[in-house]
Amino acid sequence: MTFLLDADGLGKRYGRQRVLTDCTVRIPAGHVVGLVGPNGAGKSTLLELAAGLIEPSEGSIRVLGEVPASSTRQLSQVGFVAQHAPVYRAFTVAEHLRLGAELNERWDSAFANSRIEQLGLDPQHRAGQLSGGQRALLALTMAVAKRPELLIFDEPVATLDPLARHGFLRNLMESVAELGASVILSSHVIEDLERVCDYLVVLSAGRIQLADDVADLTATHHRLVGGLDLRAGLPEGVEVIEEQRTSRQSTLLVRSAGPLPDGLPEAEHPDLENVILAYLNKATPIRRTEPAQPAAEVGR
Ligand SMILES: Nc1ncnc2c1ncn2[C@@H]1O[C@H](COP(=O)(O)OP(=O)(O)OP(=O)(O)O)[C@@H](O)[C@H]1O
Repeated sequence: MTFLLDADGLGKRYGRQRVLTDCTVRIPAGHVVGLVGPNGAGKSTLLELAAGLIEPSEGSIRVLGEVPASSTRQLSQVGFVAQHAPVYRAFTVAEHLRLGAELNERWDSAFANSRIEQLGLDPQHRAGQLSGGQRALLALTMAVAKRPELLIFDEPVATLDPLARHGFLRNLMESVAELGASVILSSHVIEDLERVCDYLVVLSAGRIQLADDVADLTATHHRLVGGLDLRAGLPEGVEVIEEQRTSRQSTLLVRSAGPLPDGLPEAEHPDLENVILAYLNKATPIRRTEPAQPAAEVGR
């Protein structure tokens, strides 16, 4: 099987600073992957390693079965859009498309031109005169017109207003459906990731805390509410990801590979946001919060 990303013991150091440590993950091709983590977690570093812009300090990384940027063929298979959707501010939209055609063997001019027209971008406008949302869409068009098998975006919607974010993500999904491409996309906005991603990677403190299919994630995580002895009574195979306690009760977010054993006081399936937050808290337990609601209402 070809993996869109296959990292084994991957590590990256900048001088003495260890940014990524022992990252091992295998993501099958065909997914739209969301990469989430706090500021400074190492998301951009991981994406730059995947795009072949930097090299690992330890371990290995393969993208679509090959070392990133190891050949012109591998480079043409990957479209990378760095943070803040970089474009050449002094170049017009039309000049961007000409540059794309010059630099990319598989450049699809017809697709690029029709996309620019659909988006209502004036080919004679300089990129520096476009709004942030329009620049992001131009960068998206440039990446997609390469006809890559994998698109990598580093926080593509970070600077956009909600409407522009929506428009960008809709365009992205349309392009992906047309290309049949895989995507890796980092974002801090969990709602956006929920909308478009079917695979999730949580990165925190330079380590991969979680990497799984979204459907599996929501099926295998459970929220339990019970007495203070709840945790001690859990059977083998049920892993506690997060625990919140009041003076009278315990609320657990647990993962169970199989069906949850009978008799456990399940409150509800947590939504994706709660699962992500539990893994982030587990990795960097800055604070232990007590539920804001009265104890009797927790889990309703
Ligand atoms: N070229 C570099 N030289 C030195 N340190 C770097 C370099 N690039 C990143 N770092 C450091 O690596 C750490 C991780 O940075 P990175 O940009 O990968 O995190 P991130 O998860 O993308 O953060 P954010 O969400 O804020 O964009 C930071 O402490 C950063 O200062």
